Amino acid sequence: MPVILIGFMGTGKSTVGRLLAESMNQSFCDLDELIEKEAGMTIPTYFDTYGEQVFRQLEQDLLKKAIDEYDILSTGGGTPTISANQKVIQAAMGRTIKLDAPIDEIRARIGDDMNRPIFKKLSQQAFNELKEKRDAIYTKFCDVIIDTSQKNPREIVAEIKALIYSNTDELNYASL
Ligand SMILES: Nc1ncnc2c1ncn2[C@@H]1O[C@H](COP(=O)(O)OP(=O)(O)OP(=O)(O)O)[C@@H](O)[C@H]1O
Ligand SMILES: O=C(O)C1=C[C@@H](O)[C@@H](O)[C@H](O)C1
Ligand SMILES: [Mg+2]
Repeated sequence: MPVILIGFMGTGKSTVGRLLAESMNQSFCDLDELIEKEAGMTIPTYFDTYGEQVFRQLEQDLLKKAIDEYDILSTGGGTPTISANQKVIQAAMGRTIKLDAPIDEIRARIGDDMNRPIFKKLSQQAFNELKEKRDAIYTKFCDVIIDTSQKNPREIVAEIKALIYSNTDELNYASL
């Protein structure tokens, strides 16, 4: 039963997923890293070379493989917004956890890191609107939401582990 971390850019999916896997001694995959490995180039270069649509196809192809193979998966910020990916995530019957943070904290975390092509191309207002729009999708497809603001990654890992090891009813409130 995989643990799948979803959420907007900069909410900490990669950081927390890696730490969580380490602390549980489980296998870990960061979908963006898998894409970069398979493509043989960075995501910004892939976007520049092939465009977002081709990127989304590769992301979709690798999501299925990663969900089948790994215990803990950190997705990309856009992964759960594609309907084919939503079906794959739901079919995995895992624990889908949305990480969240206020937009100002996300900006502070990712700063001017231009490794995120979606962030790079959007105005401040469009970025804010994208977060709102995507948040509704993440919420619909997750079992639980973890607010990561003002918490360090280790505290978030502890929170996730407490949820995993507690009554699973709590993990289902968001999808009711
Ligand atoms: N809880 C946290 N508190 C403060 N900074 C954090 C926290 N979690 C992650 N960060 C920092 O925020 C930045 C983004 O984190 P990370 O890359 O893990 O996010 P992400 O959700 O995987 O983003 P993306 O969707 O773009 O892959 C990194 O610099 C990371 O060190
Ligand atoms: O939010 C997004 O659409 C993206 C987030 C990153 O994780 C990468 O998957 C890519 O940069 C696209
Ligand atoms: Mg990431």
